[in-house]
Amino acid sequence: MSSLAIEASELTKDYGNGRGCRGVTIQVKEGEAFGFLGPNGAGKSTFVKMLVGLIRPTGGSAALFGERVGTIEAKRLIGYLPELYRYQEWLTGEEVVRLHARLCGVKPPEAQRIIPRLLEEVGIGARGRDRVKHYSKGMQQRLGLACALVNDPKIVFLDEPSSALDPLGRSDVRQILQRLKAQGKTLFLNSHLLEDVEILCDRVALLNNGHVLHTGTVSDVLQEKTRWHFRVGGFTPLLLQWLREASALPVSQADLPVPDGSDTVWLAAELDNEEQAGWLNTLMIEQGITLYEVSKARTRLEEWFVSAVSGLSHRGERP
Ligand SMILES: Nc1ncnc2c1ncn2[C@@H]1O[C@H](COP(=O)(O)OP(=O)(O)OP(=O)(O)O)[C@@H](O)[C@H]1O
Repeated sequence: MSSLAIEASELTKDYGNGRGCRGVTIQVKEGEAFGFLGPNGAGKSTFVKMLVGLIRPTGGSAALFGERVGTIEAKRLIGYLPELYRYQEWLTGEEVVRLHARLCGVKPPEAQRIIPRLLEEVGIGARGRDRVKHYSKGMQQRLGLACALVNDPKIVFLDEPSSALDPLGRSDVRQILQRLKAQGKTLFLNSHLLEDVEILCDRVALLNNGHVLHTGTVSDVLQEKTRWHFRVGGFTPLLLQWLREASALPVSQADLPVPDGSDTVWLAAELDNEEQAGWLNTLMIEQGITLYEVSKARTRLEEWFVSAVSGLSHRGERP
């Protein structure tokens, strides 16, 4: 069996309307947690649906642990929590998981043994005998996670796993995913909750308009640029314009609090290195701008995402 959990080569889905997923090539190693990011309509769910065998690619190829996607051998390795989940509301939570266990070929005695533990793990142990129609959306999402794990999958695809959860629920799910990762499971996470991605994932890919724009480790992505803040006095909008042109750096005014009674303002810039910060300081002093405070912060994944997609002409999907 291949040690690559996912090997997608030029994987394409053309829905016939110019939308979908185009030529996506990525590799995910066994045991990795991989974050798949992109604006709404970028093609993330389409890509996952091809990998789990729910829709057929119109081009390219993909395999999970060496098994061609869509085959029963590949499907056996998968756990999947879809973005839009709906469970039989006349069944109890326990019955829904049992049904999924049967569909996955888990033997009844084994199902009997693992289902209470699974329901406990996802946080609905006490309500397992209630009907799904009495579950909140968050509980249904937790139930979906139990269904995704019932066959002890090697790779778990999670499409927005925390979308219905409150902050406490999100933190529970994050812990469950961290445990799965520690057990050596491969995780493929589609999420707009970039804080979770940052905590959980080893690598990310950024998709826009069906294409991969960027792939890298989370630490590389976060180290690409550092956000610097400068609190300055004697500042005018004209000086900001001048500073931008003279430095050729992306300086902007930042909406950060200043001390009471101070007529200072904050400037911000994403910089590649300290030399650029020094260069900005020199230019400011030359223009009579007084520098009161300088700070630098690591870029968060959220800022990286916003700056990577905000300049694109087609964001997410074509109109
Ligand atoms: N069955 C379909 N038929 C035609 N077009 C579709 C179909 N499913 C999705 N699309 C289009 O394909 C593009 C990608 O959709 P997809 O759901 O994969 O995006 P996404 O990145 O998962 O979005 P979101 O973050 O909003 O969930 C969108 O433009 C969408 O409108």
